Amino acid sequence: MQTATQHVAALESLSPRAEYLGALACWALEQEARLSPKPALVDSRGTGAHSDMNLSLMLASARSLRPWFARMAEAALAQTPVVELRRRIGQLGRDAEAAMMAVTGGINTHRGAIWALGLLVTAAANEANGEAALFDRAAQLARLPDPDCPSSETQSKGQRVCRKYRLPGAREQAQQGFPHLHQRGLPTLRQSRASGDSESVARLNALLAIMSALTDTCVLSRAGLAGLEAMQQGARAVLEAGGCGSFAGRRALAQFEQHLLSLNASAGGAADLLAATLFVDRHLSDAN
Ligand SMILES: CC(C)(COP(=O)(O)OP(=O)(O)OC[C@H]1O[C@@H](n2cnc3c(N)ncnc32)[C@H](O)[C@@H]1O)[C@@H](O)C(=O)NCCC(=O)NCCS
Ligand SMILES: Nc1ncnc2c1ncn2[C@@H]1O[C@H](COP(=O)(O)OP(=O)(O)OP(=O)(O)O)[C@@H](O)[C@H]1O
Repeated sequence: MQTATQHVAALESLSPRAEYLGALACWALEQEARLSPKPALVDSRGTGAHSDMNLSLMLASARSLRPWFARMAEAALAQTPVVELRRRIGQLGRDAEAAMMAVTGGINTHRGAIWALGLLVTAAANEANGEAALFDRAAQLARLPDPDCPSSETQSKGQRVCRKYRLPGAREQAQQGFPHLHQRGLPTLRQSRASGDSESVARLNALLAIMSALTDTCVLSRAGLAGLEAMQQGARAVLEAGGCGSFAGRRALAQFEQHLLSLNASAGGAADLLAATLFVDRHLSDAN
């Protein structure tokens, strides 16, 4: 029997490649959500620093996004001119957010992930070859203005803290070609695997590598600059102690989590970039 998503996809006659990319983005979100123990984030142990989210909500949200990512890929595969493509994925991104909010009852489970993965899915549909080309294409799309973006009176939390602390957030991360994913998440994932760590340990180390340097606006808006510093320093300390695969690293990770929880700090932006890292890693290995 067809699922509702397969039914919608069949009605729209999405190409197999668009469906594959939609499924891969959804897989990456599920893998990120289930990975445990992620410090102070929602995972299979619990709700971390959050009172309004849990794993089953994250998984329901991830599943609801699959057709939206597939539609973004389809728009790219249709060879839509780049300015028009930017407009189209901007609309799909906003529709995806509305669909997510309908599933979660108004809780923001994946706004940052829709942005990052939406751009990367679109870029992956166009760029068959190579890691650098993939990030360049995603950055190019992120830098283009979205002509239909509604001018909102109220600033988002991300915009408010970026302005207050003069630090870059989710927009800049994408416009610069995802440096924390490209230069930290992916290399750490690969090095950790190569050194014999299990897949979960490699993914946790990749998350910590991202946390050690990201200006995560979720942390900034919940816990200010002190929270951001605690996140970056604590993540570095776990990696310096030997990473999540070592006894000392595990002990440092437990302390790090307690510190983040005491500050109510949750690194949602870093979690989004881990999902994006898993998407890119799998996409590139499937392409080879
Ligand atoms: C750019 C977005 C993320 C809005 O950013 P803004 O900083 O204003 O928003 P907000 O505070 O609500 O959320 C940002 C989210 O990004 C994530 N995040 C936080 N910091 C970072 C960071 N440094 N790097 C990456 N992601 C981050 C977090 O999950 C956070 O919740 C996005 O929602 C948007 O503008 N979408 C418009 C639709 C669109 O153009 N889509 C295009 C293709 S999908
Ligand atoms: N496993 C995870 N746990 C928590 N957040 C995550 C996880 N994975 C991704 N995120 C990201 O974190 C963001 C949610 O963070 P946060 O709860 O700070 O959002 P908010 O709605 O802006 O703030 P608040 O809940 O304080 O009102 C989402 O946009 C999502 O993309």
